[in-house]
Amino acid sequence: MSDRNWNDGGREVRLVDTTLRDGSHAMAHRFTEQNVRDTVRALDSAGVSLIEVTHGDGLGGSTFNYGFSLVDERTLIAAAVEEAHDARIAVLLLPGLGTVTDLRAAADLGAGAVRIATHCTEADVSVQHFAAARELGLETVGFLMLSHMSTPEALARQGRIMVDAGCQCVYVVDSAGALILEEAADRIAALVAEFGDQAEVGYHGHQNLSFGVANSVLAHRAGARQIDGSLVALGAGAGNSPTEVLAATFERLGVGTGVDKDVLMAAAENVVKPFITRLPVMDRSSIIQGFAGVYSSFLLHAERAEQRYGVPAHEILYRVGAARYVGGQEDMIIDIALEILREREEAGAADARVSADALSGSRG
Ligand SMILES: CC[C@H](O)CC(=O)C(=O)O
Ligand SMILES: [Mn+2]
Repeated sequence: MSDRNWNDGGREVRLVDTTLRDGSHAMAHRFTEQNVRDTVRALDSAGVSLIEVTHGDGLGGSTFNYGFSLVDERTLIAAAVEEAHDARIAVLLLPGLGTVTDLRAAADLGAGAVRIATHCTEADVSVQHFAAARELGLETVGFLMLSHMSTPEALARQGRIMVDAGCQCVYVVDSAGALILEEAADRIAALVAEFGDQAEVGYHGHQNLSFGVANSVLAHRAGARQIDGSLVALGAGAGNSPTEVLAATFERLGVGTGVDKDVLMAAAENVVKPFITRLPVMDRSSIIQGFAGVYSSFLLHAERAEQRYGVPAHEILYRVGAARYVGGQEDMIIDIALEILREREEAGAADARVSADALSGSRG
């Protein structure tokens, strides 16, 4: 029997909103307390039952490597809990960055769920965190990040580790927005087959190749019960599947989500859009992220490296994809920028030598 501990209220699929967590990447972690209060109030009134609020990289993510938060995440979590009447507030935790102590503090503030994220081949690092979360009485979700890097079978084996550790719903997380249609559906189907009714399966998409919503529909058809979105797509890379579009699409398909699409569209337009500092777009850099399989949250890091070293972000991201970097290797983006710079200087020096030789030959 599944030990799901959320009330589905007759929903066929649960839309989970991550505007205030994945969107933190796109906002360079600059959410204000007012942004959080207004967004949670709007999502809650639209009937969204799980709202994620944390630094983009999860509890403890406010660091030099990932970027400092404008407002302490505990203040933001407490504000979100205060505003949510029906919804549950979830936090993200990446083992090694966030600790069990951080998790206890979030639970004390009133968070009711934790989403524990690991690289898709490293579920074993989450075991103690799931145990702690269950002891705290939290709803538990597992995030297998960069899922495109694993086969469906390998992903199912990793999901099994999470479920055995106490995870109630395992997500196929398309961190790079790289999965195309059946590549997403096959991964969902493998997890559904592995867990039976022992746990649910979820899908988290990014729009880098524009498949977030289409993949979500196929994920639901393959058995996913929880689907992530962000208002106005606010999220890393080209953003997430827009929550308001997911709501409208599932309604058109006659799939019950329990949310009010009109309230969500108003929230996207009137609450979230006005505070967005950088709208998520499918531009050269984010398309390359989807194409080359790059962690979406690397986008701003690559753009900063472009500004600092004068090396185009999309070129950096291409190489990040070829090197198969995973989350936590943000600082190595600078190594790649310096490598490209060095190659350019060497090529420039070689060109200068050729010209000088040609000149002296013609005088010769
Ligand atoms: C750094 C955590 C990451 O943003 C989690 C996530 O949403 C993803 O991998 O897509
Ligand atoms: Mn994401």
